[in-house]
Amino acid sequence: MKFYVATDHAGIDLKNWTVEFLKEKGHEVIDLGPFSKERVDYPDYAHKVATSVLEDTGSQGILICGSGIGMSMAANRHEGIRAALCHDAYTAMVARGHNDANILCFGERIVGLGVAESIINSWLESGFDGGRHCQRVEKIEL
Ligand SMILES: O=C(CO)[C@H](O)[C@H](O)[C@H](O)COP(=O)(O)O
Repeated sequence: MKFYVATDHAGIDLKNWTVEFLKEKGHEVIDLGPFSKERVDYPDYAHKVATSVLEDTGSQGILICGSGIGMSMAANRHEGIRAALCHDAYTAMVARGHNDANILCFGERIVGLGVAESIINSWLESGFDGGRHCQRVEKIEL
């Protein structure tokens, strides 16, 4: 899987860990920054990842900020993006299985490394279930 990953200043440590974790698992990772803890605005990075995912068919995104909320709000303004704020393995599983989510969001101020690992593993192990969920996902777009 190919992942575009970004954060704001509040998620730098978890973003760097996530990039290495995904690479160790054999995934292709494009780190869209930032690369220091200088204060930045999360929508700038959410839009970068959302645009990249939309332009690169089949890729997925991971967005991290303090809470994950601002990133998910900004990314979801893009038609075709289904960004899911997941703070446990179950929500990551249903985000992929039921909602065909293409961007995973979480917050460094909320989850520790152990929970982040279980969220990412659950996301990687889950695929869209299709069936009854297809028409519901189609109805998300206005
Ligand atoms: O968007 C957010 C909250 O919905 C993120 O958690 C940001 O990282 C957070 O707002 C940044 O806050 P800071 O006080 O400027 O570090």
